[in-house]
Amino acid sequence: MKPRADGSIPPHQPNCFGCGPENAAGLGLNMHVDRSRVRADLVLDHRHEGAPGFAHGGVVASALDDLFGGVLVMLGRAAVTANLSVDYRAPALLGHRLRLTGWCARSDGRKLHLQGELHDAETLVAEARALFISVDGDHFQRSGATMPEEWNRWLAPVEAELPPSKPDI
Ligand SMILES: CCCCCCCC(=O)SCCNC(=O)CCNC(=O)[C@H](O)C(C)(C)COP(=O)(O)OP(=O)(O)OC[C@H]1O[C@@H](n2cnc3c(N)ncnc32)[C@H](O)[C@@H]1OP(=O)(O)O
Repeated sequence: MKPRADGSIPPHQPNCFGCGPENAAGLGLNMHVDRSRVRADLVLDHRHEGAPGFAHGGVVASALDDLFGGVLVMLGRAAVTANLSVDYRAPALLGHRLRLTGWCARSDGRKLHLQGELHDAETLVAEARALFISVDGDHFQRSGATMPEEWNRWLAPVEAELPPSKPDI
């Protein structure tokens, strides 16, 4: 799995909660590569409500987690979330166009240290740090479900070195 020629990132799979177009309960993220970052716009609605008019914090965390899944596609590395930490800086307002940005801060063998932000215009709504651990195909075989064909190339040997992180842009 890799970004398309136009920079857009294909869904992890059609039913992915974060980015799958066939998941009616999902967030429907459309992600794209912008230099060494992944970006996506997100408009949350009443399905995602926590406090009245505000998005549920778990939904915000889910969006950031799946955004990191887009960073993995950009990196060409299959990995899973081992740890996700979110700092909520301002309420995420329903009906607002929110902007997600994610990137790889550094990698250390199987460990990928990813960072992301959620903005509402100039307002920082949330920022996240995550540890992802590279996995191979055996990890996903445990569900017994059929793996998407395009995952085969994505599930490269976990020893493969990542290119050096690019500076912040
Ligand atoms: C890929 C699809 C799209 C992505 C969508 C968005 C991402 C997701 O939602 S993924 C779903 C949620 N995550 C999961 O289900 C993962 C569940 N956890 C696991 O399967 C395992 O714990 C896994 C694979 C993360 C690590 O297990 P394993 O491969 O045995 O590695 P393990 O030896 O325990 O850890 C490797 C290293 O990472 C470190 N590590 C592992 N977990 C953590 C943690 N939570 N915090 C800090 N360090 C950790 C270990 O200490 C170890 O470090 P070192 O090599 O220095 O000793």
